[in-house]
Amino acid sequence: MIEVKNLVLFGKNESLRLKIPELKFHSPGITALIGHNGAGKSSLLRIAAGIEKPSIGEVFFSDKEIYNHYEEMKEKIHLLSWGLELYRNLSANDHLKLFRNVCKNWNYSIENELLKDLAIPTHKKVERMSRGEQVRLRLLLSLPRSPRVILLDEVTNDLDTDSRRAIFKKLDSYSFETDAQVVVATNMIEDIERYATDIILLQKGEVILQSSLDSIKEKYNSSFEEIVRIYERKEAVV
Ligand SMILES: Nc1ncnc2c1ncn2[C@@H]1O[C@H](COP(=O)(O)OP(=O)(O)OP(=O)(O)O)[C@@H](O)[C@H]1O
Repeated sequence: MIEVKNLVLFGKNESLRLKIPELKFHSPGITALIGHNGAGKSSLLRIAAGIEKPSIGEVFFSDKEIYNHYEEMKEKIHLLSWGLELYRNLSANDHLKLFRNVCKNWNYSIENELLKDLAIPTHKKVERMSRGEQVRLRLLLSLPRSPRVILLDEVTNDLDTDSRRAIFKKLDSYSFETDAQVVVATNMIEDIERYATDIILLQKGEVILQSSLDSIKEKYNSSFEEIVRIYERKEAVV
């Protein structure tokens, strides 16, 4: 489980990018990380993936500090973001050959299942793939390595409904079957309502709400969009 302790991240001129005294991501299920542009979603995911160092504090995975154990953690924690680490002039088949060779415990049955369910063109070069196909390929290169945490940084936002549904369904079943954590930075209300089990709402670098989706909806008996507005107004008043 990812756990944040006393995290502070400064930006330029000592501006505050993140200030999170304590946060635990829950699993299984999909956690939606939401907040306006600049709220700190990408920064938090980059720190959770071990590719950015907190200014103060630490982030742990299974009680091990992530940034200083990056080599070990990068196998367990996968960050999917734009600039998707794909080779433009290689096809899905070329990528698979490379990854199968390099990864010790490649899971062929997950690979076959994904090839069947995600309809990824196997011979087309990445540079000719749509964004949806590229995200699905990235998933195909991730799940057979059995990650314990998958972080998606807004990669699903501009995909069509079918692509998003295929990706979220796969992430949801992978999470429940393996107890892996899935955290998705997104502002797509439709996806959050349909697929998320938990939400974390960030505002100006701080967590202003963490809850299961069901309990927060029960508490307010209102649409999720309205609940977010209530919390954002509350913080603005304080
Ligand atoms: N590499 C960086 N160095 C310094 N400041 C940064 C860096 N990356 C982002 N920031 C700043 O940190 C703050 C949080 O940005 P971040 O990209 O994490 O937010 P976000 O919620 O992901 O926003 P968006 O939805 O626009 O991607 C912003 O004020 C941004 O300008």
